[in-house]
Amino acid sequence: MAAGGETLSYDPMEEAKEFDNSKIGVKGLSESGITTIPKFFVHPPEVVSNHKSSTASAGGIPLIDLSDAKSELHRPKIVQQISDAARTWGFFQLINHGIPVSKLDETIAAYRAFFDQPTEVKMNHYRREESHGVLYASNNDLYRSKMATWHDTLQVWMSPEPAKVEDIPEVCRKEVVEWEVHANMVAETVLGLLCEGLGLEAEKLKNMGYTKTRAIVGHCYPYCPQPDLTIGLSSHSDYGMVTVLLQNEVPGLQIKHGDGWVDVIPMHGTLTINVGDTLQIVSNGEYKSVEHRVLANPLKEPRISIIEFFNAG
Ligand SMILES: O=C(O)CCC(=O)C(=O)O
Ligand SMILES: [Fe+2]
Repeated sequence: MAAGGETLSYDPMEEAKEFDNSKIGVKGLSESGITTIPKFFVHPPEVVSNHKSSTASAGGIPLIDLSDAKSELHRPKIVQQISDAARTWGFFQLINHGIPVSKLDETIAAYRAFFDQPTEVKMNHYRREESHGVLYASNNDLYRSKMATWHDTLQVWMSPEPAKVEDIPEVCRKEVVEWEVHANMVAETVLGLLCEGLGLEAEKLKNMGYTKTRAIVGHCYPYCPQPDLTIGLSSHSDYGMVTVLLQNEVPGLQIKHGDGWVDVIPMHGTLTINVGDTLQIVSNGEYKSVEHRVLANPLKEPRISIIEFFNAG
């Protein structure tokens, strides 16, 4: 009876809350040397049974070179490529997007430096769901879907109520502020091309106010000792117009394509762009807002991704 009683009294939400209150984050938990993950991270078999991707057959998402985007001669071809990608995949990667590769590397390094800080330092920023300011938390799907996921997040709101610059952690403050300028520029370029792909003039989507709500979200997916039992980030589509994603070279992102999942292979120097729900709606369903997810990371090197969401409202 004692053994049965023990099982019955286990409440994953209680354990999850305790973990949350400890503020050590998933990275701290990973670094504590555990070899099995706490039960509140374990997802049902139907979620974790289809971790495999089908990249080989699908060929991967399109890679688009923007170097000639301003040339009158070459622009129509790029408009065609980018709008085909948005129609069939909802995702594409960009090279020669105008941001120096050194800037991408610096930004990733700055987020890495934030997540690499000791718990005592990071915990000063630890808080839950807020719609402005700065938020650092782990397993942030917990209170929405009652499912903990294997990553930590540092989220900085840029609008409508921007974070106070002094609230952005000092170790990555300069890079976060600078990244915003670069990511904005890419979002504007992409929206111009996507707009032309719908037969509209280049300013139309931009004028819908895609920058009204913006947040820069940095995720850290540390090593997971049982990656087949959990997930890095649950399947979802992005609300908003477009998302600009920068990642280090640790894989994990997958997108839904047909009946299967396709890996987004990280490529140094590239940015990944995806269509959000709002753009799907305003394009009358021409452009697809596609579900994506991140697998729990089986590698010792943490996966770092920096995402800027551009929303119209
Ligand atoms: O970390 C990633 O690569 C994807 C993150 C993502 O999809 C999101 O934050 O909406
Ligand atoms: Fe997403």
